[in-house]
Amino acid sequence: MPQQQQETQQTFLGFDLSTQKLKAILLSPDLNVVASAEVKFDSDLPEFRTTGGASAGPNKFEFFVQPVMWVKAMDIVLDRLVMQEADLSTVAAISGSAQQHGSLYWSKHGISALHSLDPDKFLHAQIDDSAFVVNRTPIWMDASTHKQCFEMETAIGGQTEMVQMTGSKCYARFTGPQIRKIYQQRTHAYEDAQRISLVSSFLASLFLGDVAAIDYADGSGMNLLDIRNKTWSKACLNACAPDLDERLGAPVDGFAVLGNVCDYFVQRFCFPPTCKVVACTGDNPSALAGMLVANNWLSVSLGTSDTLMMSLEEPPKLEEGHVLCHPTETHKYMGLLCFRNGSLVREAINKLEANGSWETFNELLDSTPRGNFGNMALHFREMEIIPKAKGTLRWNKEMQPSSPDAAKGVLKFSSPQIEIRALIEGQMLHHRAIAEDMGFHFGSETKILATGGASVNQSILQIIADVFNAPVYKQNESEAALLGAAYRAAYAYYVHENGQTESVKSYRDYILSQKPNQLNIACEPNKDSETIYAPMLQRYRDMAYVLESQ
Ligand SMILES: Nc1ncnc2c1ncn2[C@@H]1O[C@H](COP(=O)(O)OP(=O)(O)O)[C@@H](O)[C@H]1O
Ligand SMILES: O=C(CO)[C@@H](O)[C@H](O)COP(=O)(O)O
Repeated sequence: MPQQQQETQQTFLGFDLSTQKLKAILLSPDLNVVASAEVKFDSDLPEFRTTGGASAGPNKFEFFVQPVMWVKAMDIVLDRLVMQEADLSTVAAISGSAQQHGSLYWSKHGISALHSLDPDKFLHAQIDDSAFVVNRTPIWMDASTHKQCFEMETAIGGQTEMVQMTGSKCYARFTGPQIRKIYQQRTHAYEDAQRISLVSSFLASLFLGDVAAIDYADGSGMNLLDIRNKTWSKACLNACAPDLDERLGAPVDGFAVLGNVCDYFVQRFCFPPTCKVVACTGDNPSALAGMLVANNWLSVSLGTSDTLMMSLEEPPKLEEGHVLCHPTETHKYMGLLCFRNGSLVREAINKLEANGSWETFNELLDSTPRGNFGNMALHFREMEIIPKAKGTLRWNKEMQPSSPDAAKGVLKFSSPQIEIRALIEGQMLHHRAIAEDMGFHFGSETKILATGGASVNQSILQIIADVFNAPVYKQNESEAALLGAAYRAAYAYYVHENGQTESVKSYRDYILSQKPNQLNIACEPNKDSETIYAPMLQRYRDMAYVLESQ
């Protein structure tokens, strides 16, 4: 076949297995979207009875998913791609992104099922409950491991040592403390677990037909990886659970080609047998990869969680927040802040105050002035990550830290529009205050790039622009994590085909040489925004202090 014809037929497939959905995107050789599909867990797979993609566990702060739900979603999303006439015989490489921190515990039977997938059957008929020794697998929303966090930090010499080694102090949702909890509370299951995957490496495993390696960036969300040497830290492994390194396997670079797609996909979906499976990564690192922005940008993802991301030359010493290995630049790092009470809280208030209509929600939001007449609210419905606080607090303009009712605040504001503005301004002031505490300075050069489900909401973006006093941009596609997955597949394939020579372009240069990154301005901050919001940052701190002390 002439080379040009062969090249025009090479497409790249990306997946994003995030909290609420499994999404897929097929990109043409010049990286434009050819087909896309998604499966929403709550509505497409009601038999798993999830709310917002997860279920609450029997004990306080526990959240889980049945892994077979994700397998079933993969069966459906592939069928949906085929129904759109996506030609999967052209896929040169696949990669994926997934919600971070969740862990899956493979049984012996599960691994042999992976090795011998029968193309006549659905995946979920083969990778079923018996493929895992833990059927209610903990995900990032789980905040039940404070005891294990304390034990791990103590064992390696303290919180500072943990930050220095892994980029984060121990967080309850991080995989290391979660594995330790399984080891302590379900010792037999831990002993029977042949391998442990992150959600991202589980995704790669399905395509590989074998347990896939964990990549450095997502591995940084475990409190187990030495982020400078990019190896598992022996001290952290020992502090977590016995014989853990053999269960995790060696971590790999995010552009690692793990192998060819397994025969199941060749037979059932006509993938070429040479199709490469590239390491999958976490959804936040993948979003940074999909955004392709320079250092002075703050990336904001409004998915189920709200996250802030930035590229870092060196890992700063942080008390809070996370430093991860950079997903696309070998010697760099990424900073990450994750806020638990994001879209699900906005959705709940939308239901209460605007009958679930985003249009009404925005009309109400836009009908109130910046600063909301001094009314402000914090809605930490679930235990927030930073600060570790739970509860709802509403303050009107009279309320001061010394007020007799400051701890209780007011029960309700006088109108839906005030409620809605108080929620969104409170959320964004919270995010800005924590980012500043982490050392991020918002100057005249700062620009924000927004992505994720809620980034389609112009009124919310305007409040972000005003609170951060920076212009907010969007890409043409609103799902940077998904885009990043397919871009990473394309780049890894390019490097694989061209060898690691000096003439090989960097990730960013390669992707931009194929397709310009179109950034569209969504909102400019209003001129008076800093005068209004700078004093409200202190008010946020006073309110957060009240919730933290309760
Ligand atoms: N118009 C909108 N305004 C605000 N939020 C929205 C809007 N449309 C969708 N969302 C929010 O987007 C969230 C899902 O975002 P998404 O990025 O798909 O999540 P995830 O990747 O975590 O599964 C939903 O919880 C929903 O509240
Ligand atoms: O815990 C984190 C990051 O540390 C979360 O951001 C998860 O990675 C879930 O992502 P979304 O589904 O909200 O995008």
